[in-house]
Amino acid sequence: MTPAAETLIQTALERGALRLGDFTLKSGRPSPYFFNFGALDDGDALLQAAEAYADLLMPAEFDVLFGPAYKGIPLVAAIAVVMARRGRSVAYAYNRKEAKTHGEGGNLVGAPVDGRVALVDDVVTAGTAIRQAIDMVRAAGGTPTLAVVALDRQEAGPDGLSPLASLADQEQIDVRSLFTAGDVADSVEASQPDAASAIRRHLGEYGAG
Ligand SMILES: O=P(O)(O)OC[C@H]1O[C@H](OP(=O)(O)OP(=O)(O)O)[C@H](O)[C@@H]1O
Ligand SMILES: O=C(O)c1cc(=O)[nH]c(=O)[nH]1
Repeated sequence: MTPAAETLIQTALERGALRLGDFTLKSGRPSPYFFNFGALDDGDALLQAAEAYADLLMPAEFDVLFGPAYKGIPLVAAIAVVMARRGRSVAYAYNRKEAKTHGEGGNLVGAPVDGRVALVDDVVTAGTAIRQAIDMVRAAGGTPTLAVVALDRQEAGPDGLSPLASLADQEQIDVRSLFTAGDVADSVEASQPDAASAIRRHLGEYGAG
């Protein structure tokens, strides 16, 4: 974990973007914690997140940044700004969840999604969102080469494997996370040991192993 990612976990806990409790995930799984990127809802918090992603993305080879709706949209814009401030201006794009039928139409917004595409999203659980984003990029003519998420929940996808490991194996896409479920458990160990144990139990039940 980079220092920026460690700071981001602390900020997410303080801002209520990383919450401990009882939640239900998109996949239908119960979870003792939840990462809501939307609660990093001011300039300072968004900048901190974008800086942490930019640390991984600055040296990577790609032509376009793609952020899937909805959480990927502010993320991709903020990362592009941070990268430009660091001297690398990259094209960026995102999708609409519902296609627009007037004006410019379509469901992609921003730069043409072609060449080597780096995907950014907030969290991966079963990998559904990231796989849909890969399909969108390919359908638009781009080649997904890299995917970066803040949180890898280290859970199994439908095939029982880690979605990020499957993507790396099957699609030859380089995948990275800023932090993992294990890092979250470590971060709350001292202050909330019961929550840390609950996260580890959850990993024991749903983890990719
Ligand atoms: O790996 P998965 O099982 O797909 O779960 C993770 C995805 O779920 C959430 O998005 P959601 O689809 O709820 O959309 P949102 O960005 O509009 O909140 C989250 O932002 C990830 O994109
Ligand atoms: O799996 C999900 O639906 C999910 C998990 C999580 O921690 N955060 C999120 O936005 N979605």
